[in-house]
Amino acid sequence: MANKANVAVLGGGSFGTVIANLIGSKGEAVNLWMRNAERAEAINSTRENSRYLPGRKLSDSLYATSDLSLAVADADIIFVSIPSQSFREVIRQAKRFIRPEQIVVSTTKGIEANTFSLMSQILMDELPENPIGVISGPNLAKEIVQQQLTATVIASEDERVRSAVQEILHCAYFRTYASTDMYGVELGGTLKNIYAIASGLSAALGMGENTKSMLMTRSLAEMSRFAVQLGANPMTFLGLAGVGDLIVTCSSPLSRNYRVGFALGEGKSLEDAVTSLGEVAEGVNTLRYVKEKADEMEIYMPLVSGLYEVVFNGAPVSQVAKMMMLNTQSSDVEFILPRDDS
Ligand SMILES: NC(=O)C1=CN([C@@H]2O[C@H](COP(=O)(O)OP(=O)(O)OC[C@H]3O[C@@H](n4cnc5c(N)ncnc54)[C@H](O)[C@@H]3O)[C@@H](O)[C@H]2O)C=CC1
Ligand SMILES: O=C(CO)COP(=O)(O)O
Repeated sequence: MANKANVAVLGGGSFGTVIANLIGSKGEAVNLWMRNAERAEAINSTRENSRYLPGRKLSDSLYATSDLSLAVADADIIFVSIPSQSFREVIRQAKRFIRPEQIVVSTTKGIEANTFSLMSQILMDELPENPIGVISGPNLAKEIVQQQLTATVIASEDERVRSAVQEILHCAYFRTYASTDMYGVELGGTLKNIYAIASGLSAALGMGENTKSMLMTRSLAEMSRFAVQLGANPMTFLGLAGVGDLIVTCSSPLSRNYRVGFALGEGKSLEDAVTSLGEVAEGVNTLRYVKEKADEMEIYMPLVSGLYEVVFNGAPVSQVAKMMMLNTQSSDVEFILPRDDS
């Protein structure tokens, strides 16, 4: 019954539970907030999150609660692991309990509908006085809980945030690298979900390793092109939060976005693919919002456009792939040879 904790995690899904458990395993008292009181009680009595991480024993230092004020009361750091659709709503519920000196860190990889805000922008809107940061990287929750060797990135302009997060997460199986580019780190984690859907789809259709490499590399080119147009630093995409996360989510069936793509490739409807997952796949909405933004800003994103046609308009993959392959050939690395748009 320990709830005087220095760390709070908001969101009792896969990733929130895993981050809270990692910190708890270091002997730090950590509060895990979730909206469902019965689930919180079940976690405290069984030491298991049976819905999201069945069969995994959770640390005794982790205390689950549905009381938001209690969860954050003594926290120096508050991690927010709520899907992007509900992120602002939860921050608005929490903000009356949050003091300006508390560090708030998003782990969420998505975009807000209508505003095209990333989660750091929501934090800046709602908690303008708090020190904030984001973590992102190749971080499959189901591998972290198995203590597979893993690294992430903490991005913040505030050195205190970077070092506090590096210290609280550091252990024998988890390393945290630092960056000042919050927007770029978040954008990497968000955009790669789109391409993970495309990779799952191509895997289900039996496409080969050449195809997979082409897809991942051209995804990186497309992500970088988009990021530059939005004013982000594309160099960030060379790191863990860019190419690192792209590799893991485009390769692993543990990625929910990859699984949605795979299910579509097997002929399931989008609705069935998403419902059978039972967890969030941010890439579906991200695809929608990025397509809108790319159209509005006239950014060339053939993979996004093609995938959009497949996912939302039922276009046959073979037809879309053929069209892309026969499209005008262009530059490999646009920072060396700019694309000829004439
Ligand atoms: N699972 C993973 O491997 C990783 C996930 N992430 C990101 O972390 C974020 C959260 O993902 P997961 O925990 O994996 O998702 P999840 O689908 O496993 O769990 C989401 C949790 O959020 C809760 N939730 C949703 N709306 C809520 C609301 N209005 N109020 C309170 N709770 C609410 C749900 O009840 C659930 O417990 C996503 O943006 C995801 O991209 C980042 C790195 C790795
Ligand atoms: O972001 C992730 C791994 O870094 C998790 O990916 P999914 O949301 O596709 O499972």
